[in-house]
Amino acid sequence: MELEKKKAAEEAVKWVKNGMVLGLGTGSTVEFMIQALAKLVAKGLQVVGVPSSERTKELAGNLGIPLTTLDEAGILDLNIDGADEFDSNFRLIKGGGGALLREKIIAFNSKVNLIIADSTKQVEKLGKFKLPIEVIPFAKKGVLMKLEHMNLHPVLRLQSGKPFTTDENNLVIDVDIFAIEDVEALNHTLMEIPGVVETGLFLNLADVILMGKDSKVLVFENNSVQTSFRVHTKNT
Ligand SMILES: O=C[C@H](O)[C@H](O)[C@H](O)COP(=O)(O)O
Repeated sequence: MELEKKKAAEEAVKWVKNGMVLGLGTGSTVEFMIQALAKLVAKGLQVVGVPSSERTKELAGNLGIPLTTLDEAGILDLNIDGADEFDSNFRLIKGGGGALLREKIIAFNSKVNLIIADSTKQVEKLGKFKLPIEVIPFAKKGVLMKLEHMNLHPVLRLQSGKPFTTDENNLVIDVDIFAIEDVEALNHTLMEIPGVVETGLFLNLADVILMGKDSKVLVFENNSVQTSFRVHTKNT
């Protein structure tokens, strides 16, 4: 899968034009993209990036990619990010690395959202991957009880035996949504629970998905919301 991630990432940087303000996602696929982007910057490409996590900020900064903040940048030209799952309606689950909140803010503030993924991320039905929900610590118990009541089998995410905390100092609760048919309605319900800051359901945000498949990259373009894929195959 590493080769597929790298292929998709290398294809993604071909979308970058001189002078662009870029959203830089988070995750192992994005790390390949940042490495490829850094090589172009070293050769003279002029871009500035808004990192979606402290992890991305450190990597991109260390590799010499000029960075700024979302406040400074305003609307971004192009956001390149990974995904934990995507379906044929361009709906994503994100947040496996806990960066969902800043990632969604960046995606919402970008003109074009380009998703890069290996072929294991493509699913017929969302939910084999547990859906991350970012929660304010004060609300933990109440949110857990509500999610349990909704039959979503919530699990507080841990790291080294302690609650995992996000870059915004919140908690992550992972839930099982595989049995859910209407993810839009679910997202609405989840967002109405006090203390829930954001969910990892990215609906109506992805414009293009570049999926590594063996040594090729498949391009899925979302021309209108909720349509099926137009697929082109590119040899890379
Ligand atoms: O919080 C993490 C992000 O949403 C990632 O984009 C997602 O988890 C995919 O990561 P990876 O490219 O490592 O599979």
